[in-house]
Amino acid sequence: MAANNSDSIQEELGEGGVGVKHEAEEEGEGASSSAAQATATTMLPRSSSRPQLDLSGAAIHGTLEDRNPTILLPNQSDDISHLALDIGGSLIKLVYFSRHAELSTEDKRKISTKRRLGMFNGGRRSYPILGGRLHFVKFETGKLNECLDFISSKQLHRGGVDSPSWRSGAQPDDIVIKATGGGAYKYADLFKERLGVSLEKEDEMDCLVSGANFLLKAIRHEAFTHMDGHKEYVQIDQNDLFPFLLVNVGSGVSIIKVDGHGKFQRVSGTNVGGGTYWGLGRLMTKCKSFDELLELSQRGDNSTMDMLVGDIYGGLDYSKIGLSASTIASSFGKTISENKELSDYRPEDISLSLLRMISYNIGQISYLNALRYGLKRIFFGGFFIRGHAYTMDTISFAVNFWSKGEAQAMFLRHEGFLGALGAFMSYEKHGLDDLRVHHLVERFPMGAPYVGGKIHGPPLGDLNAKISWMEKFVQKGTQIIAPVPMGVPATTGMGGFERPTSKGDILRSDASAALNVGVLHLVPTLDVFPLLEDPKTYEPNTIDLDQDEFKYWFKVLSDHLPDLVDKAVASEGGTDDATRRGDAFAHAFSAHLARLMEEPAAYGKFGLANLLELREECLREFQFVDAYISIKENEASLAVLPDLLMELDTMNEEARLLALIEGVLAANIFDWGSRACVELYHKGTIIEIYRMSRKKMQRPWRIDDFDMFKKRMLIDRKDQPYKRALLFVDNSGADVVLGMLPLARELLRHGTEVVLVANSLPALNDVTANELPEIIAEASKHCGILRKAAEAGGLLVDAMAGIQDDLKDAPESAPLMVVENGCGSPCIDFRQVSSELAAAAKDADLLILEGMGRALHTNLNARFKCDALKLAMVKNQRLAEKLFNGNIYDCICKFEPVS
Ligand SMILES: Nc1ncnc2c1ncn2[C@@H]1O[C@H](COP(=O)(O)OP(=O)(O)O)[C@@H](O)[C@H]1O
Ligand SMILES: CC(C)(COP(=O)(O)O)[C@@H](O)C(=O)NCCC(=O)O
Ligand SMILES: [Mn+2]
Repeated sequence: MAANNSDSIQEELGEGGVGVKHEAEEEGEGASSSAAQATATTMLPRSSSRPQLDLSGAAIHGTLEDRNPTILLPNQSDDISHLALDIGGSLIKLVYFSRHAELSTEDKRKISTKRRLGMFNGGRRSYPILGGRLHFVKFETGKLNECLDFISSKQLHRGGVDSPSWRSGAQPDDIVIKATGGGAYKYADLFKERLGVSLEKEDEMDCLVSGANFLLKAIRHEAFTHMDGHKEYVQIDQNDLFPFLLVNVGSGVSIIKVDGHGKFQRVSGTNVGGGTYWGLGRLMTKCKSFDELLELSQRGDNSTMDMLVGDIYGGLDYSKIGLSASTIASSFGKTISENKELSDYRPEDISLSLLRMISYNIGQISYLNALRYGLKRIFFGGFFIRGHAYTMDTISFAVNFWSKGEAQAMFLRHEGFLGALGAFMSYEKHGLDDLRVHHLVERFPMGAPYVGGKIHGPPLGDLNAKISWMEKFVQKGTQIIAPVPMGVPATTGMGGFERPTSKGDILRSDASAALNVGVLHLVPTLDVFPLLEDPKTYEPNTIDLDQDEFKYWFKVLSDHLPDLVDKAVASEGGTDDATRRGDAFAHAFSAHLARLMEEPAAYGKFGLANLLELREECLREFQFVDAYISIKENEASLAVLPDLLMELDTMNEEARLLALIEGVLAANIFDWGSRACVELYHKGTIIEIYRMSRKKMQRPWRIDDFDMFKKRMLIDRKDQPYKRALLFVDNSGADVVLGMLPLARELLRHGTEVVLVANSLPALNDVTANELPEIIAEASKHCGILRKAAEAGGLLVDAMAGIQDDLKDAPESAPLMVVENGCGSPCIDFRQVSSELAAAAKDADLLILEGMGRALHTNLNARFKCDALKLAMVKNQRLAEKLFNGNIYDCICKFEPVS
């Protein structure tokens, strides 16, 4: 049985430690180490992209400190636009690209590490460090002026207000924007007149197909099924994608058989589409908006309008041909026989009858075309779908019913943006073709311009405007996230089948629906971690975030929020501005949580890793660079490191290895993401807690593979030590300084190269790659092994001076290096890591993953191509029970050797 030290930890601190203040507080200052402070000013860019710009002769105007320095590219032609349009009969869809031109912040550490990892000589592609994002916005075609104002206010036709002004010299007359849809013809003159730009027309079907193909290739959770109210994302195998039927339900409906990239045929269509529903609906109900009409349908009863089989057969089924009494025999058929006016019918009932009539019809025609060509998969796009559960269920039901389960209806998250995306893809040098799934990161910022036309997103980069927008959003918030009561449609069914059982669900206004489609960050520097045993079956999240699990995390994260906001505001000096940003952050994150609570799959297949990352991204959105900067505690831990190292050096190899692993587990208690641990911190100083945590270590741990690891290290590999170990570090302070660094030192002693892998961006109190060199430099003052290794790894400032020469001399020690992992989250998804980490992995034969985020919530079940050691203290009771049938403060030492 594994020992349980949970009670004893609480008891120990509860007694001895009560009233003892946190060291940082005693000192009366934020205890922010200078290493931590460095991060605040030199945040690494998360995203970079590969726009194919001609960088020759580039000159920077402005200083390196500028976040967006102006870059003049004299040789860059103007043929890369930032905007493409799809101007349809009902809606205008915009896809635009924003570059956040930040010059490479490659410091000496990075350059040196890359040289060591062979990244400059290895023929790897290297990309200009220009962050790029794709944004999706829509307007009503009837409000074209709003769209023109939007383009103009953001200067999208000239490259965007947030972009470097490389096109500042370009005259609007030179600018050509790709556009598709009928409006590209109809409104060409208006665009010329108002914006001075020419629209270059692209074929609408071409665009729909290339947009759909790109999404199905590049976005992991793009397609989903929707049956009986249940949404399920479908993993599309690229080798088994074609042929399929694409049904775009816009104002009218296009039905296209797609056989490959650029290979397609428009096989059919129907004039009964989204325009029909909205047009007839508006006339018959006096609704002012499409959403209002859709919302009405949710409270409708179509039996008052539709003629049912039972109405004709005197309440009986027509069982011989399989029609029940409640089947719709004729949509709106009842209205002929009654002496009633339109005003005698409920608008709710009219809307539901219409919606069902049109959705079933589309489903049926689609099925017939699928049958005609022997296709099994039908993807539905277009904004008629509107992410509306009932519409999707109805279409799915029709396809399923008529095909007897042979054909499958699937929907696309970017539903109405296929054409606009395709138009964007038609620019010759967009570079999107080369992107793979792992290069795209979708984010869901609150302040992003949202689909619709009433409130526009603020110009990008203008935080103040974004917060004002948020404040408006919050005012509307109660309506946005409150469920619309949904009546059960009493009688339904059509043309030979019963109604779908789903009752539909909440319809959100455009403002919140926009959160379903995020901003796509194009990050060509991300790679799949090469040591994953099988990237295809790899799933980062250990526990599925189902409704029940999400409920739990909703509470945990909501409870954490006030404390986090306090920390965040304090980290930015506690100013009024910081307070306002803190409020905006809290509202934004709460809105995300509320949205996910309603529909856990709203943003694609979402795991705990995504949820925890969303919180960090949301902080960044409101420009909190490092909310936990003041409690990173590196200095206090560095002060006791020399004593610890001395103590370790008195031990024999075996005892030392155990003490080191114990040390890592004990020090993993310093986790500001765990409520239980934060409570502990009030009861003792960092050193007291560390000592107590170590003292309580009792083996066997809940998972205890230490003996196997020891044998591997000290016996099997005595004469052939590991060549390179990647140590994925977790928290700042004692965790990294007293836990992982001493373990790294031991490996170095064995002659193993050590690469410390740390976050690219802050997350909770996790240490970042930027902070590590300074921590190591400080530790090196007290330890020759670390110093030599750090010098050999190019980490020390002294060694930096001779950076050109340092590879020439044979190193006296195996090197200690630092690489960033490409993440800004407490977890790690090995499908998307930095290229630096991927390069470091090539020669690695040992991985050590530390902490709950990286070794338990994610990757507990991940299999690698080399030996892997997973170390963590479980600081959450529920997780301990769920995963290990254990208790809070249990320790996990899971060793998975290959062969
Ligand atoms: N806010 C909205 N305003 C108008 N129509 C909407 C809205 N949201 C969804 N729709 C539906 O989407 C249809 C237009 O879909 P879309 O794919 O944009 O086609 P099109 O290119 O023909 O405009 C409309 O006819 C209507 O049924
Ligand atoms: C956010 C964390 C994954 C960070 O853990 P770490 O990786 O630092 O060990 C962890 O603190 C956590 O799971 N917290 C859950 C919330 C709580 O227990 O209060
Ligand atoms: Mn952590």
